[in-house]
Amino acid sequence: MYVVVNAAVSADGKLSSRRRDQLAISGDEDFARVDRLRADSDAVVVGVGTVLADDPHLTVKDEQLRDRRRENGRSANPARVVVDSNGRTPMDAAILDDAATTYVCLSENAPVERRADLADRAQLLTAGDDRVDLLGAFATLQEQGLEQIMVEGGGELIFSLFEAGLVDELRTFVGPKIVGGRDAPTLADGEGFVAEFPMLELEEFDRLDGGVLLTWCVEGR
Ligand SMILES: NC(=O)c1ccc[n+]([C@@H]2O[C@H](COP(=O)([O-])OP(=O)(O)OC[C@H]3O[C@@H](n4cnc5c(N)ncnc54)[C@H](O)[C@@H]3O)[C@@H](O)[C@H]2O)c1
Ligand SMILES: Nc1nc(=O)c(N)c(NC[C@H](O)[C@H](O)[C@H](O)COP(=O)(O)O)[nH]1
Repeated sequence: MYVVVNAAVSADGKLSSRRRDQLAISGDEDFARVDRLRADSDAVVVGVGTVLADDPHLTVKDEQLRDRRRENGRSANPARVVVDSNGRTPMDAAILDDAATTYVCLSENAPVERRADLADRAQLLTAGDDRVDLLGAFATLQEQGLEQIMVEGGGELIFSLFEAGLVDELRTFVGPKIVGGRDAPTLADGEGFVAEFPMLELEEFDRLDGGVLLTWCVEGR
């Protein structure tokens, strides 16, 4: 399995504003790059915080890219995965439509009635007692044949993936905007590291959309 985390941050490192609603940091070029990365992936993963804030669809937008996937014997869209300990994904969430297979990763503690509702629209998998155990969940995804994984946020999930040692590569678009706000989500939130910080090696940098795309590999992977 190979895990790429992709995110767009403001020049001051925020994923969105303190209102936590969707904020366009990327421009057209970066969104087109994200679309190509989705098309190259077997699954696109988000945390339920992102589903609740942004209601993303997580499908490939460019018809030619979807056609190319079909020509290669793949589904038009990659699978969608939401990490959702307590089954908070709303039934009308865009990721629960029939455009692609959707996996909802729950913890043992997810309410039974939420499981029953979600099971109508998604494949459920369970890992962890109170919180999704990411190592367990990702191992199950791999057993399902999902090898090339793209993560599209948010900050809580990205931190936990680094903490679990699951990230191979980080692609960060840094856009030309200051967002500010001590409570605004950043690329890696959670508890934060105080020692044994994951270290990165810069592989590439490219100018686009008035900002810069940084491609980092995680040291030791
Ligand atoms: N700019 C970007 O590229 C980008 C991308 C995605 C999201 N966002 C923004 O990020 C914000 C949402 O991020 P967030 O941090 O609130 O939510 P998130 O998407 O990281 O989801 C976090 C939630 O996932 C669940 N979870 C289950 N197991 C977990 C585990 N082991 N570790 C961590 N979480 C686990 C928990 O319910 C937790 O609250 C929104 O404001 C959204 O607009 C921005
Ligand atoms: N690459 C990127 N640049 C941004 O400026 C931004 N705000 C996001 N945010 C990720 C977020 O989850 C978006 O909501 C999905 O990228 C929407 O995906 P859809 O079009 O619904 O498939 N992602």
